[in-house]
Amino acid sequence: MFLSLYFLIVPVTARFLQTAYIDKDKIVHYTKEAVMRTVRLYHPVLKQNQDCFFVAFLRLKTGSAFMQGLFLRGDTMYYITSEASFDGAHFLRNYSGKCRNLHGHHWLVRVHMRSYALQRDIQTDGMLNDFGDLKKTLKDLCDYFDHSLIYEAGSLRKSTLACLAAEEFLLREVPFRPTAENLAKYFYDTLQAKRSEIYRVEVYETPANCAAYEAQ
Ligand SMILES: Nc1nc2c(c(=O)[nH]1)N=C([C@H](O)[C@H](O)COP(=O)(O)OP(=O)(O)OP(=O)(O)O)CN2
Repeated sequence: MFLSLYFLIVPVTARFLQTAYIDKDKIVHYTKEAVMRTVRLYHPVLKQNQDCFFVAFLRLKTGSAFMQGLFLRGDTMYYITSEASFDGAHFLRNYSGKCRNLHGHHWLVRVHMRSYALQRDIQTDGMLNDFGDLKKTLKDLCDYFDHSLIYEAGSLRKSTLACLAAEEFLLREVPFRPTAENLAKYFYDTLQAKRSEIYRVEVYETPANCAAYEAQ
């Protein structure tokens, strides 16, 4: 009873003190200071050397922004953005207009991340996510499409695909009509599975035309 009260009171109070952090494995740690401030608040006679006990038990796995928000919500958040681009051709099946023709774009993909807390690793201390790491993850995905023909599954005859393949053209089939909106969702879903702090992806077909997909 006494212990369960602690496990309820300490995280809730630490949340309001906003002195917790999340490590690279998405585990929330309540800092020694936060825990001890809370412990002293509720049990002023506890000695300093007992803090390890509480710190060890106050580790919560937080894979989602929801969990982070639940335990770390404050007035402020950190945001970072990174972008990469690729050249790719596409066409819109059943579109009445010039975009039904095979044509190319210099696609720009911009990724946004947010978090209530920063990392505390030696390498990534003070970072939401290492720019280098985010840049590489995004570049790998852009490279997959670079200088390819992005086409919707079923939108080209088998014989056409065979001819294009025989010419050794790079073909990238997608299970959706390759609009900027659908590509933004594709990039979001693929990247979000790797980095849960990603909440928005923008895809520019041209410098003037942009579609975005965002978590609500
Ligand atoms: N909401 C969307 N509308 C359109 C998309 C799309 O992905 N989402 N895509 C297209 C075509 O792919 C087309 O290439 C882009 O449209 P458009 O503005 O006509 O192209 P340009 O900017 O190159 O136009 P110019 O006037 O030739 O400069 C259509 N719509």
